[in-house]
Amino acid sequence: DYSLGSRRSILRAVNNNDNNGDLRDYAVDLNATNFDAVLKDTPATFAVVEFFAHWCPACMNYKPHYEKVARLFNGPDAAHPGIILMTRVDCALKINTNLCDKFSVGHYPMLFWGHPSKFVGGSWQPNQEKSDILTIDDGRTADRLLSWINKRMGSSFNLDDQKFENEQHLSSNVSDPGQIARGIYDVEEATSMAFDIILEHKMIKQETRASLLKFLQLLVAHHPSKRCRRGTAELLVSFDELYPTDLWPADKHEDDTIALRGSQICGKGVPRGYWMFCRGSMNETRGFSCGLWVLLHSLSVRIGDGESEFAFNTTCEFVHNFFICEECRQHFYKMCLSVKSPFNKASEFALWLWSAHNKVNERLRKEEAALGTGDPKFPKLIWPPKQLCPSCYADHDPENNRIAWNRDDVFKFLTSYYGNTLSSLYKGKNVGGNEGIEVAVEELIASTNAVVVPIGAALAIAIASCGFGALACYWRSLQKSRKPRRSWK
Ligand SMILES: Cc1cc2nc3c(=O)[nH]c(=O)nc-3n(C[C@H](O)[C@H](O)[C@H](O)COP(=O)(O)OP(=O)(O)OC[C@H]3O[C@@H](n4cnc5c(N)ncnc54)[C@H](O)[C@@H]3O)c2cc1C
Repeated sequence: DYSLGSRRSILRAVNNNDNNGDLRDYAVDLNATNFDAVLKDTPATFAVVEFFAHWCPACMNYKPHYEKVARLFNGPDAAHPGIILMTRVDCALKINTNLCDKFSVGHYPMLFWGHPSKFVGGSWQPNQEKSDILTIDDGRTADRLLSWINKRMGSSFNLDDQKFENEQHLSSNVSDPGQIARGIYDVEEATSMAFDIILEHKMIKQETRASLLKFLQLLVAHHPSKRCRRGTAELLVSFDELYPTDLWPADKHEDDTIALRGSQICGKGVPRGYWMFCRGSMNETRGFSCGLWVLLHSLSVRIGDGESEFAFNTTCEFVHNFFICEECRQHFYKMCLSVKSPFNKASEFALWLWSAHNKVNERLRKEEAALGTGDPKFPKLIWPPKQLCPSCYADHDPENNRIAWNRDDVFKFLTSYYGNTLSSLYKGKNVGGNEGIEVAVEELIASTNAVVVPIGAALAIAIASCGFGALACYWRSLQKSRKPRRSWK
């Protein structure tokens, strides 16, 4: 379970750390039962698979070299997360014999490179003319392995890279619509973190319970990730038992097991501890708040006309009750209250959200310019920029910064960007539809510190992700003084 997984990770971290430095295992151990599922599920663009045998002395000597490279790419503290998944398979285990045979493993260690999906159900033969999977022929030391990778990718990763340094690989090309495809992982991350924060801060109270239930309903029906839909549905089904109306407030939440059951809302491997589309080029920028915007936009383009008013109210209430950035929720609340007539069409709500987000962007653009707090690689802009959607602009007077929007085209663009494009990388189905395998994957992920972070760490990331300056981000303690909740209409 989650707490066990976290404890195991901590124990492993303690046990594996000696005074000689960081000897944690970063590479993900794969075996025949989880190989396909993990490689299918990873957000990474490339994978390295090391086939080895635990008894082989050369492999033991090689392990620190491989780990030195793996720590750059795997896990929440990685300098370059989500790009390459570094894995290993122990061919000395009987269970892996067929798998190792399929890849014609003739010596140990043997390293392969490819897109993760190419390994799924894949194989490799020595004399194959064309293969999507390559052998890494020169990876004998950490330096040489990283040089091989750099040559292959045209990158300049360095063994000394630390988190948030050397971010030149980070693409902030706003005119590339394909970037949002990586946002699917951030939508899962943001959903899971939002619920961790809600539980950690004991935010489910008599007066907020109904708004959480409504938001859960919205997620069950329209979350772009199937595993988040399933997780929220499970939480919704047991909600009355987990948070009964007659047991308030704190004593119920002191029970860890109850709180933790809700936190795996998008599966045990999430939150992963890093961001893909929403990754900033420095610490304390982007992250959670970016992920939350992407989630809200992705919901807004998935609802039907008849749900538009419900979605609007639910979103307003959710931000008001559960977004722990005081300045954000107050500004958003004001924008919600300024809406005078009910929404009748899905497009009206999606366009309202888009316009509200642009108002925030406009305000923050000035603040960030004055205070120098913005992420230099991701400056705030009125969105979508012309390069992303030329037809959205009916008229543009850059001198006075006035834009006449073609709202029909903006809605079409939002629908395609946060609809199909966002979901295009999504691999939400089980491999072979096998629940058993999925459970094994979740167990594996929970038991390796390569991809999972405990609640405390998730919270630290949430705090670090309040990328709008410490002063702007008040925590829940300040909300004691807030006005009583109002209904929106
Ligand atoms: C509801 C809410 C209210 C907030 N209010 C405040 C506030 O009052 N003060 C404050 O300091 N911070 C506020 N924030 C945080 C702030 O808006 C940013 O999320 C944060 O600064 C990170 O910015 P970012 O560069 O990652 O882009 P974000 O603004 O987070 O946007 C994420 C992504 O959404 C896309 N996008 C940008 N604009 C739009 C748009 N108009 N419509 C659709 N998609 C768009 C872009 O691809 C962008 O990269 C708020 C966040 C949320 C979720």
